[in-house]
Amino acid sequence: TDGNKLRQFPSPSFAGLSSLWRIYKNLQYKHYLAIHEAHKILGTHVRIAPNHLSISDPQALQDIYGHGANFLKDAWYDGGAGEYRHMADARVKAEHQAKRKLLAHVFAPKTIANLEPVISATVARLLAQIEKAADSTSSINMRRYLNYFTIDVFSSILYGNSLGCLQRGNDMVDAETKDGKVYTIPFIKSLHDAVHINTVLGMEAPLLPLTKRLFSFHSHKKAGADYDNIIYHNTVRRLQAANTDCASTSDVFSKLLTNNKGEPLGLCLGELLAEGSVMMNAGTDTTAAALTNTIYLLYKHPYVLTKLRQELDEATDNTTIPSYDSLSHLPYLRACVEESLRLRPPSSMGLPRVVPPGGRTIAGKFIEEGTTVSVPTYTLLRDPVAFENPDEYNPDRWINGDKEMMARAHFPFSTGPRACIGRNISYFEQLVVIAAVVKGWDFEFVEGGFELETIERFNSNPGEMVMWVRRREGA
Ligand code: HEM
Repeated sequence: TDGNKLRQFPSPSFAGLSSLWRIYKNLQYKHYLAIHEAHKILGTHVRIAPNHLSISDPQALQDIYGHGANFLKDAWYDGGAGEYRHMADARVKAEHQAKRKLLAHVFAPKTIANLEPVISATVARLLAQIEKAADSTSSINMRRYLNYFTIDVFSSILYGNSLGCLQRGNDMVDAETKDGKVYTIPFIKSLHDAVHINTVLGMEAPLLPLTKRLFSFHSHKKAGADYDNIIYHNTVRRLQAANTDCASTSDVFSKLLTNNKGEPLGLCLGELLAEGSVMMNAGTDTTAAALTNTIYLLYKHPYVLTKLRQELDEATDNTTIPSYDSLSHLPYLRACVEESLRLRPPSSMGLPRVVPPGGRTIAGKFIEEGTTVSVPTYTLLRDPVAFENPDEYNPDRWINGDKEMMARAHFPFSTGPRACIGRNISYFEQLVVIAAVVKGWDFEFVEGGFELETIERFNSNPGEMVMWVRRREGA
């Protein structure tokens, strides 16, 4: 094809010849690391597939993702797209804007204060399970329980009905086929398997019409159907509730049914399913990773933990679940969370965009139209110029460091018109959970010298994290 235009740029191994290099790295769950190593050796502009340039430079963030840049999402997003597009995989600008406008106000900082009761009640259920583990001196897999937490929170926010994972202590939830057969299936594995195969197949997007059919019998595609059936079940139930008038009018789903004047929006079932699907995905998996990573880093760094506890003990009273208001202005708590998002970004993979007609200069180099470009999130978040000793977990850098310089390279939620719509909710969840857990509980990794694994499918999912827990002395 026209891949020759990228010949001037260096590439690792055979990446310039075939996307099989990326696909292979992704199948090993370590795509982000392979790209990171490549940038270390080859510099800022690296060709990671025949028509894909990865650019690790703060300027490239604005050039590619910034407001006004007008780079559209790449065909990679077709890999996971169903019959109807949702907010995250809509590639046409006008279509995306219409979807985003529908929900933007729901996720604004002002409105999310309304979510406090749901979030607090779910934190209480999380703490009850931690307490149970402490009392019975059994270990607890915090990675799983933090994921149950985000699933319960988001199903409550979206459907007005918690999927109840925390109370059951598992993620077995109801799914439903289009002909009404209800069955039970694990939420997390269904989502992870589906995301992984879609990520891989999207990396050779021109072949999607073929590979989507070829792999339709693959177990991971079946998992995708299970995940869709979970969404279908909850959507149908929620619609039934709407018809009998006993539904909540404050959940996010209600905002997809009517506008603020109560007039129907007329979305069809396929569109309701698509938006529910992306929210139960993006709204649960990333925040679960962020929470797990932060708990891991805090209990790995006793000095940081002690300092955070000092701040929390001074600023909050002895209620078990601190209010968001009492936490939102605490600089060190926020720094601990920010530094975790930097060091172990839940979304590490460069997000692919297409260079618009006419070509563009990106971070000082002219790139021809039609080229796929991305900024490697993991790599830029470890930029040694922006972040001194970038491999260190050092929350203090967010207090004493060069904030302006760091802000130019810090983008765990992406940036510009396609940046994360859920970041305020996510910070809300993270601050309250981290504060409540750290205040009350001492943890110890069951395995000596434990290192938390990163398993990158699309998101960077943390591996299992099994811990002993005791009530904190004096708490
Ligand atoms: C720590 C937690 C989170 C991280 C690190 C994160 C990260 C991201 C990133 C990097 C993007 C850009 C994706 C792309 O360009 O393809 C994104 C988009 C998105 N996120 Fe999040 N996210 C988080 C939490 C959430 C939550 C709680 C929600 C719940 C609603 C959410 C919903 C979305 C949606 C709908 C988009 C697509 C936005 C658009 O294209 O307009 N995310 N997120």
